[in-house]
Amino acid sequence: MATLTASSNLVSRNSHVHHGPTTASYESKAVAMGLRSLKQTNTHSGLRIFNPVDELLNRTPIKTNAMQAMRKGPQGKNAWPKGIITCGMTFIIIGTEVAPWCKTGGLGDVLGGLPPALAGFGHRVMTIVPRYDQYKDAWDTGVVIEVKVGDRTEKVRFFHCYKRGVDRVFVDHPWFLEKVWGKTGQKLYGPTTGDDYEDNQLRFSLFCQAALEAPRVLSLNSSKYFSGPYGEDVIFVANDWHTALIPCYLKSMYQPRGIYMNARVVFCIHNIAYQGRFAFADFSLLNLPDQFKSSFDFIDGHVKPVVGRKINWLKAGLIESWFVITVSPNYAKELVSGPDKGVELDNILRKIDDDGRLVGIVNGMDVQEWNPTTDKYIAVKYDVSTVLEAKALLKEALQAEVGLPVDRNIPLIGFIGRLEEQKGSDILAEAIPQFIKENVQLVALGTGKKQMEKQLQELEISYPDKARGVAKFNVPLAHMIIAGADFILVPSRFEPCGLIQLQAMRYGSVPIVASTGGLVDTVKEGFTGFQMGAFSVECDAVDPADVDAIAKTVKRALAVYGTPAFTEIIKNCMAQDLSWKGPAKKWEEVLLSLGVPGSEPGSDGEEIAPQAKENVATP
Ligand SMILES: Nc1ncnc2c1ncn2[C@@H]1O[C@H](COP(=O)(O)OP(=O)(O)O[C@H]2O[C@H](CO)[C@@H](O)[C@H](O)[C@H]2O)[C@@H](O)[C@H]1O
Ligand SMILES: OC[C@H]1O[C@H](O[C@H]2[C@H](O)[C@@H](O)[C@@H](O[C@H]3[C@H](O)[C@@H](O)[C@@H](O)O[C@@H]3CO)O[C@@H]2CO)[C@H](O)[C@@H](O)[C@@H]1O
Repeated sequence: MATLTASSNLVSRNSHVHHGPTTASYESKAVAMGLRSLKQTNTHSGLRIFNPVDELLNRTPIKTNAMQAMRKGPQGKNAWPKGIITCGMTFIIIGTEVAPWCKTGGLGDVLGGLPPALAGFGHRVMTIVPRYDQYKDAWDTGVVIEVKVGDRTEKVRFFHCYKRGVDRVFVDHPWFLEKVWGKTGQKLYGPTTGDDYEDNQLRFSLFCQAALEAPRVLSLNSSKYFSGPYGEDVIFVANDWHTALIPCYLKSMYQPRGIYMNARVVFCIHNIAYQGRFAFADFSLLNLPDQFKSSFDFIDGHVKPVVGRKINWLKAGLIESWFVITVSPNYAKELVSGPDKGVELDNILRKIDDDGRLVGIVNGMDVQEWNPTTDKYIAVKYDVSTVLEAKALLKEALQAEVGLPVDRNIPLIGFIGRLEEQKGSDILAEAIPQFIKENVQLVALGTGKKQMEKQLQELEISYPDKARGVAKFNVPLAHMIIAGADFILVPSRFEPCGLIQLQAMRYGSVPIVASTGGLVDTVKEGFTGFQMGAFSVECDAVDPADVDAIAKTVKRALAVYGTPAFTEIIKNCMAQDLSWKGPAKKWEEVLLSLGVPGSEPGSDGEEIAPQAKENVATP
């Protein structure tokens, strides 16, 4: 893996620009800007953008001059308040989920929590996600652009709010809002788990193009430290397959026209299991020149959704980006280990790794949302000095909530997760008979595949006094389980990082985890939890050895319950700093290494106004 001090010569290895017949393939208009009614042609780039902000961009080098001047005091010293703003890198973080607005799982948590930590170091940070719902705190900027998708031209609006030092931008188009009416996280990608919307490629192509325009067309004045458009010297952080077109469009639509020449794209893999594989002929939908075809070209043996040669969005995103980050060091190693764990992109990732452009950084967690001293979903607040008494009460509250016998002396195991093969709820279901006769209760919460939801709901029938399964996406209950359980079980077949075990440890609930991905990096056997060994990654079957491993380790953990050693483990868990601060520093180091103008490390500042609920109308 690359060390975090990777030198900037790494950048040049992938900094080629595709030249090709792309002029006709792209048109973008910014209309109804709300700034001025004036429409002008951007003759500088040859790109047909009708946009007063562009005019400004062409005349004034955005950010750097003004910001450098502001930053340096008369003696060249930092003139900005220490610990708040000391530098001026600009990050545009793009993805399909952001907590708390829209989330089906951990991707949303990362886009929610990492950006405020980066902003806390003094950087200017924007996130861009689709607008799936009428979020009450995000306002219409009045900025509208037109984007070519397939053979259609679509109008896209931008909504915005400013929270915890971050510009939160939402891309508004009926392809998002009309499909996901209501605050459900489950319909972001398809009508039900496992079924994708047929037009997902068009949806995410539109989203990526809109995201690339946002730094140029939105004039944001959210804080006193930064103003105007973000401009062109930015680093885009693309997350998972939905954003894989970002580096491709950057190279095909902008850089050949002299725009975003210093911009770079870092690609973050949250889960390599989702790659965006589609029929090969669908390449024509993407509005990309033929030179890019080879980056997408992929042969797989899987029949779903189409047989044979395909395009693979993730493959292209990895190849075309300047650097690849994944969400734990151990997962980075697993990804290059072979086709099973690298899910047939191991060869691509090995090459990227050999070039020194792959690194694993363990996720942080949102320590504001998950804080046992202030958590609004739990009746008793606590810290490490009161954890034992508080957890007994919170366990009783949880038992009452789900209808289990209320008894603080029965050790309680919790499970929370998306119900996909990844999370191993099917392995757990087979292991339960082997340990449920012990003095133990189990509460499981999750949504996903119908068959797995059914398995969860049937627990109550099979073990009325012992187990409950709740097939819902229920944030308050998730907090009650994390706080009230003694143990949190994470029996994942694979787990890029995992946030459940971090949440558990912060609340003094001891994790029992499969030895995979980030679970290896974050849970230390006998010190902060229990390791079960690695499970088979074969998703179509349950390996009896894995069932045994769960039962054996659960019994081993139950034997420690209530002993001084158990109290010690709880204290070790709670003593850790699991916040985004440390991981964000490592992210910053990678982003700085790309050599984008203005790259300077930030201060060790805390989040800007962490409790603030700023909401800024723009532009
Ligand atoms: N039914 C339910 N009700 C309420 N809340 C629920 C819930 N089910 C899950 N959650 C919440 O969703 C999040 C799940 O995050 P994880 O990181 O554990 O898994 P996920 O696989 O979604 O994320 C992927 O991306 C993240 C981020 O990089 C990686 O950590 C991970 O390994 C990777 O698989 C947690 O905040 C959890 O509390
Ligand atoms: O935050 C939770 C996860 O969210 C993302 O995963 C989604 C994925 O990117 C989507 O493509 C879709 O996955 C479906 C897949 O496309 C389909 O072929 C079938 O296998 O079913 C899948 C599940 O419906 O939904 C996923 C969320 O459920 C993100 O990419 C992950 O990193 C996050 O873990």
